[in-house]
Amino acid sequence: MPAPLPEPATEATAEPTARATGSPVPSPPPAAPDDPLGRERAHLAASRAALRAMRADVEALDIKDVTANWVNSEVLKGQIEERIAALADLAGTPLFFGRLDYARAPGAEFTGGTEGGDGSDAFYIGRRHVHDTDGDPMVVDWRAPVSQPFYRASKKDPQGVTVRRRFGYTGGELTAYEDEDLTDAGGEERAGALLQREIERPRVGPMRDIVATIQPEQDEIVRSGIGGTVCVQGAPGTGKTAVGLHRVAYLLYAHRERLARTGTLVVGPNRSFLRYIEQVLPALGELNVAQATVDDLVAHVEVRAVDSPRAACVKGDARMAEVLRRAVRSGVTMPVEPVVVVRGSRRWRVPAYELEEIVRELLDRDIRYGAARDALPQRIAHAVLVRMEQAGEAPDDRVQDAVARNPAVKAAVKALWPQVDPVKLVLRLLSDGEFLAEHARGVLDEEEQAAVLWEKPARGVKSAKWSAADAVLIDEAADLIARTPSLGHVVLDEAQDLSPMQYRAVGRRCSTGSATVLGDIAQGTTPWATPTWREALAHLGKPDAAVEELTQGFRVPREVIAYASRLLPAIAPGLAEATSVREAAGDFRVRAVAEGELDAAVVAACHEALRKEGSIGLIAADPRIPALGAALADAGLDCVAPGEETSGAARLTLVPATLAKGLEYDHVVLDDPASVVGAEPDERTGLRRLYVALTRAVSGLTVVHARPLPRQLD
Ligand SMILES: Nc1ncnc2c1ncn2[C@@H]1O[C@H](COP(=O)(O)OP(=O)(O)OP(=O)(O)O)[C@@H](O)[C@H]1O
Repeated sequence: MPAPLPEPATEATAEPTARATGSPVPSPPPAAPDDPLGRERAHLAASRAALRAMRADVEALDIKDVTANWVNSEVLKGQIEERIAALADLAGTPLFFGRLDYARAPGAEFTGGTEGGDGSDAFYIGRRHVHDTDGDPMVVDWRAPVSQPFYRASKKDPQGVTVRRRFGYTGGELTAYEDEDLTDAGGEERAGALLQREIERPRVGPMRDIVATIQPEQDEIVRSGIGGTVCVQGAPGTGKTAVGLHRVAYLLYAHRERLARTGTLVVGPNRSFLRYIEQVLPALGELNVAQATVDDLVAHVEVRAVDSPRAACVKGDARMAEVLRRAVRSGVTMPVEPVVVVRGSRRWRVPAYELEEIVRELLDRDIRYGAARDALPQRIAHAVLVRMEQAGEAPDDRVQDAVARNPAVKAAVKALWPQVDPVKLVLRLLSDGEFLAEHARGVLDEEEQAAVLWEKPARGVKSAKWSAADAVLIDEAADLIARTPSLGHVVLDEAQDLSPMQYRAVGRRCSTGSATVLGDIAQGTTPWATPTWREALAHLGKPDAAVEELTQGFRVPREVIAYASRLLPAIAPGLAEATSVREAAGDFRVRAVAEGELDAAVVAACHEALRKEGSIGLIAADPRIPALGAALADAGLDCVAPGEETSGAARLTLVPATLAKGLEYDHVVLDDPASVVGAEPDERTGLRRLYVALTRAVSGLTVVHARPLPRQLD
């Protein structure tokens, strides 16, 4: 194994920002004591210089003497490159965003932060750790234990903090700060102007991190231990995605080695969503987190067909796991003949009844089909060895291995425990009514069996018209044959849409690790969705996971969330309406137009929205997209598809309603709600789709409709 990456060499010098191995860096001019902003700017400049020095130290590392061979040297080079990338000073990303002052007891030692003046220790909180040439912290990583009070301390429970300071930036420039005095126990707790500004800022481009403003209830989820699975139910815009991504970053910090070995994965609903969130973790310095959709995880075959809702529901039902379990083992047969192994002049015979005992014992054990198949020749060989010993021979392990490879033993294994190909097995189940009936007996009724059977049996694996749910069945079968490797942690976003079988597919990828499950039952838009979190967690294999609820909404303006929440009694009775922390009232209007004027009115609403700052999303039922695309083009308005980068010139995204989940835009123009509802197979799913579409807006929503609005909105 290569040696771990050595810490960059540091050497104490009188000059805090100069270093031993890199080029000296000029220290910023000292700020006047009565110029606190100037002092903070000086600390920022010094921290930047220290970061540059840390980076130069790594760049200057000479690994020639450290490594013995080519492989080690390549691994080490890779680690160094990663470290250099992690130490980049990103333009426009503040190096620190907060500061905590701890009162120092009279006579107590300086605790290793920065001298905060007036006898306090100050810790600057940022995205990454920066230290000076003495190794003393100049900026503390937001994930370090010492940073936790930045997110959790309050006037009621100050956790030793006297002052919490938040910094305001314009570009990379530190331009403001705001203090909260936490020593005033009776004082009112309220969000400051900087926090409010961060929440209200216009959105452009992909999702950004929220590291400067994580709220206490969010922080509890972010920092909960790696051993436990957490499920978060939260209304639209309560920060579920943000929390899940920050939790990964936190876990990678707290358990770096373990997760480097086992891996982490973020699962999202589709590619455009993954593109939307893909920059959050790199901005937090985490470059090695895989992202995938559930379909990517189970991509054993090319998916070319769409199931009817009924077929997809039955195929997604957890009972299919039992049907597959039976089918996988259906080729196992009980022996009727003995195995006779010839070695030299002797013949060794294992009778059929003893072979049957071995087979039955393997069937009863909780091991994978393939592992049992691998064990069978050794078991038969062992039975032969026992006979050899009884006959006075003294065979060793090598003899057992040789017997296990004997053609007679191999032939018996082939007959008793045949190899199973998961793809061919599922192909047969979906094509051969008798085979399905045999294994679905007592599990699926006749109607259900008919629903999953293909109308036209497939001729072969390649020509079969596989659906997404079929691929999940193949994944289950593959896991019954050989265990799927487990990752250390999986974040599952927009989980409310998963079928029980999909939960099982994700669950086996974190069977020895933990998971963060995020979703909103009210936004579930698949007919096969799992109805409750408890049930979902049981299918995931984590029945004891805690279910937390987030209700504070950071995205949707108050008036808009109130309007969308009118749908809640119909789509998710019992779920609490989200509150909105946004102070800006939002710009909300509903416009009724005549049928023939709809497209023009929608284009006009887009024009209006484009006069304002930020991103614009035009959301419409999927079948309406081509017509609206043409209308926008005729009007000379450029637009992009979801997940494509918006720019100053193209701020407008044309969003099919089925892709809107998880995304957000400053201004949303929503085309004809009745069409959005009507494009779904049933009313409840339609209203849920509409709820998703209505809750994408950050500052403004314009609903334009020609057909009457669904009655729940009137
Ligand atoms: N603590 C916070 N400070 C600032 N912004 C926040 C905070 N929490 C969430 N946000 C912002 O609120 C918006 C919504 O967050 P996010 O997309 O994570 O919500 P969600 O619960 O996943 O929503 P949905 O249910 O629609 O998928 C994002 O722009 C996010 O950056």
